[in-house]
Amino acid sequence: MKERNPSGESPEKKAAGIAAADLVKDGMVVGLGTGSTTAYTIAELGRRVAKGLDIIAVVTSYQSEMLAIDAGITLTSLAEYPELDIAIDGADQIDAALNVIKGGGAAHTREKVVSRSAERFVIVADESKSSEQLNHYVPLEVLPYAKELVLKQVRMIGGDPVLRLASRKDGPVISDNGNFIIDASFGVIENPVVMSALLSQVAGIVEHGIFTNVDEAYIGKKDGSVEILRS
Ligand SMILES: O=C[C@H](O)[C@H](O)[C@H](O)COP(=O)(O)O
Repeated sequence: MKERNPSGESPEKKAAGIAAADLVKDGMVVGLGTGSTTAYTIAELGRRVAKGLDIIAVVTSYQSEMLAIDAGITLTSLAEYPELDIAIDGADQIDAALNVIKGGGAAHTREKVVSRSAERFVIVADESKSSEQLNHYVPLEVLPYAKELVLKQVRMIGGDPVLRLASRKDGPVISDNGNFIIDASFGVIENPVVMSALLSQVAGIVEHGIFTNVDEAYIGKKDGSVEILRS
């Protein structure tokens, strides 16, 4: 499994993350995603807030909460603002139809709630995330109590599930919601909508990492340009 390196500088991620900040206007309520690419968006929004941009934001994780506080962005909650103007978030893989897989940082449950609460859902990513079809493992947030049942059910629908283990803690990764993460490989996912529906029926899965509700994707390229794709 590929190691995550959230602190490594990436010009492609930076270009995409900063370009998407242009979509955020005065008066908006903004959903802030999680991960190394969204971190550039949050930092850029912080710079614009310091210059007078008037926004409030809802976070998707402890990571984005810490980054937003550091950036000086005023935070609110979905309880106070259940309808967001825009959500901007990263992705682990994006297919040609803008279906995405998320959750490499175990944040996909809150990210899905925030994305579905937003009028416009925008992905920011570097070009290495693009793929004609989805074949990345699908992160599953799972109730610890249901681990064995979920492993069995995922195998029954053709998946190869692996419990995600922590790297600087003994034992499993625990999500921001107190749950386990199981990474399930299915090879090429021919129909992401069908796979999404199948996984939603598995008892014990709190949420899976397939998102089929992306409106736009900002893809940062090695030459510093940003390609904007719309669904
Ligand atoms: O759980 C984490 C999120 O879904 C991230 O948005 C996703 O893993 C992409 O992260 P990054 O921008 O660091 O590649």
